Amino acid sequence: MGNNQSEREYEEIRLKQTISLAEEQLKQAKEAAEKKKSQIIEAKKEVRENATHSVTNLYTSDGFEALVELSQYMNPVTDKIVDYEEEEHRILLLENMIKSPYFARIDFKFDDEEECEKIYIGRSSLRKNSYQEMYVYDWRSPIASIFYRFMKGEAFYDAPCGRVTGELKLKRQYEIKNGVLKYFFDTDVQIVDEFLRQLLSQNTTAKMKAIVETIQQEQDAVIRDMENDLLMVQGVAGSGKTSIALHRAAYLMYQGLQTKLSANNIMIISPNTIFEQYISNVLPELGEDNVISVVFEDILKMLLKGRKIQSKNDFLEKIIAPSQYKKIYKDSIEFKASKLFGEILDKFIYDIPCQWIEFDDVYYEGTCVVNRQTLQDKILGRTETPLGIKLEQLEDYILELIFGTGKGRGHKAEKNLVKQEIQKFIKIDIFELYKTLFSNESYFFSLLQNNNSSESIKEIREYTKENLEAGCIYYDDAIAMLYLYLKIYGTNEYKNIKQVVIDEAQDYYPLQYEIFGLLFPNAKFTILGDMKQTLAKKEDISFYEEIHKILNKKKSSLIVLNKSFRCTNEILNFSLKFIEQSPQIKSFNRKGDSPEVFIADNSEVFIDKIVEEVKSCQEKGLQSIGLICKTENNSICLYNKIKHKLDIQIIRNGSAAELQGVFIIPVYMSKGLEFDAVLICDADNQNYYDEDDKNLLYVACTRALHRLSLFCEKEVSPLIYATSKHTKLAQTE
Ligand SMILES: Nc1ncnc2c1ncn2[C@@H]1O[C@H](COP(=O)(O)OP(=O)(O)OP(=O)(O)O)[C@@H](O)[C@H]1O
Repeated sequence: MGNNQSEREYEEIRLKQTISLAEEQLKQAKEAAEKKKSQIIEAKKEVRENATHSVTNLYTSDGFEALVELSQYMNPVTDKIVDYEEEEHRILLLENMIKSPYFARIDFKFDDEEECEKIYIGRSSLRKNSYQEMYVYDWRSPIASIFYRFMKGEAFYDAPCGRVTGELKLKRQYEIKNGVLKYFFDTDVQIVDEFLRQLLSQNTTAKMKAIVETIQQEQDAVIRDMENDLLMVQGVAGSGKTSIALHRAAYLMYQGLQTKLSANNIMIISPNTIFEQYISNVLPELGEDNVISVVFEDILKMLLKGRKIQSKNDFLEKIIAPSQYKKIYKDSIEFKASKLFGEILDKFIYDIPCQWIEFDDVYYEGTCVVNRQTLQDKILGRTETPLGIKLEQLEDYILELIFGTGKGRGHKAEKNLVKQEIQKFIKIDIFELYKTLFSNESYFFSLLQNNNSSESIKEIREYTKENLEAGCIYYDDAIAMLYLYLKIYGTNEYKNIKQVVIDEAQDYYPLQYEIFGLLFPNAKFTILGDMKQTLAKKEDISFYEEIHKILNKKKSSLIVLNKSFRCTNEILNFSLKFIEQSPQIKSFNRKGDSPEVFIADNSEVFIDKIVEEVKSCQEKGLQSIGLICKTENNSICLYNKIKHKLDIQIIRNGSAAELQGVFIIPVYMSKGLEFDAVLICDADNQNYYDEDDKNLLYVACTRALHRLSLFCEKEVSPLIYATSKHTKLAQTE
């Protein structure tokens, strides 16, 4: 990539200047950090000396004053620690800046100026202190959006003061490694695609990477959106949804500098812990703190504490594994996590005070203090307060009637006795309550009214009743119980969350979206999914309309991404045959080997072929090789047959040491991940045969970046056979 000599010289000088400015600032930052560190040590010493006095006196002198005194010493220490941490963060940014200060430049002529301004864009900003002269602009700054959105010609960006217009004269990209300018190129020579192609041709790593240098225009629109309270993204496999989600989180933090939106106010809902592990590097790479990431299952466990709940993996295993019960499992979650069931639960909650709580007259020392009717009336009034809270307030009310107000009135032991009596009717056990609903057949169907009393619902009720009576809480029941809990008690757990990002959104059911609305009442939502990558359910574009209705946000928008960056042309075309094709889906035009299907007539040949393929991938330099099976059971079976022949790990119970090397993984755990090579190892007619299996095959195939092959013993899946146009069916060996 030859560059004009004087331009090259100019860029070399500019790079040197930038690096030396960064070095100068790094030196200052290190000195400042050292100073702050000694101040903290000094301040801590002071606290120790003075606080000893306060603490030892805590019980003898006025405790409150002692505490105030202590906090007077502690607050400055805490402030200093925060300052120090900020300085450390700055040091990290500057160290990265010295290695690679920027990746792009735009020359922009503002409409009201004569001269062009050279704007250098990097992962963070650098300004010369005294003159406030910007050496490098953060990629998230308003002006940097021009780089992502425009080619040469008229351009604009939206700044806090309004729209700024001008002309984009030059767009340049750099490759700078360890402070050395490797090359640069101007994008009007149409090299940008080639640059991205090279990038996408590389092998994947155990952790997801940042993509700031090559964010595409349509991706940038999602990352920078500040208009919508609910932003939904439907994107094909590999279109960058997860990458966008994380860059958006970084952007929101940058935007939130003024509004004090920090990593603590953003939450990512991830499909599983392996995925959490996979994405954990992106934000730190962008110089940001990691945001809080949770898996829905953890929320269930946290709020329904004390009960053993079926794990999501066990549930998925059951719902996708071939079995005679598959239908009831599917029908069950579809009903219990539906909006209709949410409405049934609402009616149930409404009926609880009248029908399902037995209020008692309260007696104290032989006198009726308050009768059951008064208690019930108190609960039926003030409809805006959640039922559980109203019941808890009843306890205070009764205690007050008996012992009066003011501290210390009433003997503690006596009070406890009365409390125990009250608890009998104010304490709600969510599990027992939920069981009640399913145990009372006529009541259950009265709530359904005309909606549905089909055979399938009857079966679901019976099945659920039996499970609950046996003390089993299946995953779908836990979802419904969480909804009940939140409607009855509410929660303040996530009140501070201002932005929620939900990835793999297609796998959540309507009731889970109701739950998200209840959990995050003050949040805006970014929801990213692919309706073709569902597990054991069917979705179409109306899915997003339903989410919109449930979350009921003022401003919302749906963005569709149709370009896949992950797979080669051949892999994407092969994968698309498993889903109803949308003609708009495109790949990033990267070429590779055609996927192959191997059919073996005995187990030995089958395993040998897989081992041969793994070795061949390794010889080609492919680093992460995923052997995908439909279920955990199939994975274990394969692992036992192959572990003596290969250095291989199995991913079970959502745990993985490193997503590098060769491993076996069930398809539902591979969601969101990617591997250099994918081997689908149970592509037979016993495993993949129905409509749901098509989606699973689509998910499994689209995990591959460079190479895909499918293996089966004996009978190949009819779904694969039907798409075998592009595959070579190897002769049985
Ligand atoms: N603009 C881009 N520049 C470089 N790489 C990109 C870009 N967009 C996406 N990629 C790469 O494409 C791959 C797929 O991205 P990502 O995992 O975010 O897609 P996805 O839509 O979440 O996929 P899926 O739904 O299949 O899990 C990743 O390797 C990512 O780094």
